[in-house]
Amino acid sequence: MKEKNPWHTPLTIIITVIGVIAIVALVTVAVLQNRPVPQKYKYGIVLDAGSSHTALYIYEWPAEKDNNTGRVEQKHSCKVKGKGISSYAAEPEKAGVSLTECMREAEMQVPSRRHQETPLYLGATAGMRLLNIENREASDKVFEAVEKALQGFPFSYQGARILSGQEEGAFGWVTVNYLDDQTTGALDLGGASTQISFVPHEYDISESPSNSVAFRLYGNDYNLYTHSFLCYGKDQVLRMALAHQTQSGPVTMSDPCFHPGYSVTRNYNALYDSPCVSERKPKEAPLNFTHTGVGNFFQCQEVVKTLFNFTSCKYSRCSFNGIFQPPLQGSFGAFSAYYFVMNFLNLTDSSIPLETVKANLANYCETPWNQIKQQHPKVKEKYLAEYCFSGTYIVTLLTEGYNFTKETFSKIKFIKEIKGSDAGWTLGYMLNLTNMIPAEAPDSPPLPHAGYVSIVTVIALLLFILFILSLRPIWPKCSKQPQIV
Ligand SMILES: O=c1[nH]cnc2c1ncn2[C@@H]1O[C@H](COP(=O)(O)OP(=O)(O)O)[C@@H](O)[C@H]1O
Ligand SMILES: [Ca+2]
Repeated sequence: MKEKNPWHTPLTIIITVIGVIAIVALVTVAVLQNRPVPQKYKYGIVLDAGSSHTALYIYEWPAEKDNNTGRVEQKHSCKVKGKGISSYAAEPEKAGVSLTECMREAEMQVPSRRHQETPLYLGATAGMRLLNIENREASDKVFEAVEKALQGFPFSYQGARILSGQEEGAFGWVTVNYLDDQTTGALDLGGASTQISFVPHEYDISESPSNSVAFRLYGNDYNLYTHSFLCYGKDQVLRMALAHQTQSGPVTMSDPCFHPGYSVTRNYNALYDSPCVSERKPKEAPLNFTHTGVGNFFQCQEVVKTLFNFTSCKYSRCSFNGIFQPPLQGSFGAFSAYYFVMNFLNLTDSSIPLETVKANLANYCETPWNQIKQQHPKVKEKYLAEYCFSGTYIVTLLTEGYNFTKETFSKIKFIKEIKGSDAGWTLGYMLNLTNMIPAEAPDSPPLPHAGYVSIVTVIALLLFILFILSLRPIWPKCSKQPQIV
C-alpha cells in the first residue's frame, strides 16, 4: 500500500502556498519600488577655439549628480570646418558663420527641453593670444562676431574669451586627473603654444608663483606646476625654424627637417607674418624662396635646439628660455599634436626606448618625399610633409627642453582620449566654471540593483525557512520507514 506523504496535509500545503505568495509579493514590491529610474542628464558645451581649428564638445552627466564625483562624460564632438577663428582677422564675420554647422549639430544632440539650461562656453587659445598681441582690434572684432553667432542659439551662452596659458595648462591637467585614477602630469602640444603641467615632488612655489596653481581634487590638495610656452606649438615653432634658416634672405633653402626631394615655393611675407618671428624678418629678401628637403634627423635636431635658450636662468633650475621648472615627477599623458604626430609615426607605444624612437625618426626623415607620398596617399600633404619636423621637435622639446631622460621618457603615454573623453583643457574648463571639480573622494558605491534584488530574495527565503522550522511542534509525525536489514 502506498505510504501517505506527511507533507501533504492541508496545513503544510496552506503554509507553503502562503509563504511562496508572500515571498513573491515581497520581492516584487521591493524590486519595483527600488527600480533605477531612467537617468535624466544635464549637458554643457565647450568650444575649443585653437590656433589651427575649432572643435565643439558636448558633455553630459546624470542630473542628480551635479556636485558629485567623476561622472561627466563627453557625449559628442564636432570639428568645425576650415581654420581657427584667429585666421579670420581680415573678415571677422566669417569666424562666426564657421561655427554654425557644429552648433546646429549641438542643437540636435542636446534634448530640446534642456537647451535653455545648457551652458555654452568658448575658450580661445594661442592663435587668439597671438592675434591679440599683433592686432588687438582685429581680435576684438573676431570675438564680437563669434559672440553674435553663438547668441543666436537657444543655449545658455556664458561668454567667449582667451584662456591664459596658465589656465590652458591647468585645465588640461584637471581633465586628465578627473578622468584617470592616478595623478598624471599633462603635456599638451598645440599649433601655437605648448603646455607642461605636473605635481612636483617637493615644490617650493615661492620660487616662481606665476607657475603654480592649487587644486583640490577627490579629497587631495595639489600644488600644480604649469607653464605654457607661447610660440612653441608645432606650427609656430616651424616658422621659427624656417626663420632661423632664412636669416640671410636666400632664394633657396636646404632644410634637414624635410624629406629629400621635397621642394615648395614659400613667400617671405607669409612666413614672417607672426609675432613669433616678425622681428627676425631679413631686411633684404626676395618675394619667395624655394624650400627644399635634405632629410637628416640629427641636423634637424641641431636646428631645433637653436630655438631654445639655455643660457640664462635666475631660478634653481630651468627648462628653457629662463623658465623655472622643478624636477619632473611621475607619469605623463601627452595629447593633442603629441598624439597625432607620434601616432602617425607609430611611436605611441611607451615600451619603445628613446633611442629606438630617434633611430626610427632618423630613418623616416631620410625617406625620399616621393616614397612618403606613395606610402600615404590619403594623408593631407601639409601634415605629411611636416611629420619629420614635428617628430624631431617633439623629441627635442621633451629631452632637451623639459629634461626627460631615457628612463623618464618611458613614463610618457601618448593619448588621444581617456575613458571616451578627448584629452584637452575643455572638460577641466567646464568643470571649473560649473563648480563641478569634485573636491572630495567619491562615497563608497551603493549596492547595485542586481545585488539588492539577490539580497532581498535570499533574506526572504531564509525567513520563510525559519518560519517553517518554527512550526515544527505542529509538523505531522513521520511514520517510520520499514528498516532494511
Ligand atoms: O591629424 C593631424 N595630424 C597632425 N597634426 C594635427 C592633426 N590634427 C591636428 N593637428 C595639429 O594639432 C595642433 C592643434 O593645435 P591647436 O589648434 O589646438 O592650437 P593651440 O592649442 O596652440 O591653440 C595643430 O598644430 C594642428 O595642425
Ligand atoms: Ca589646443
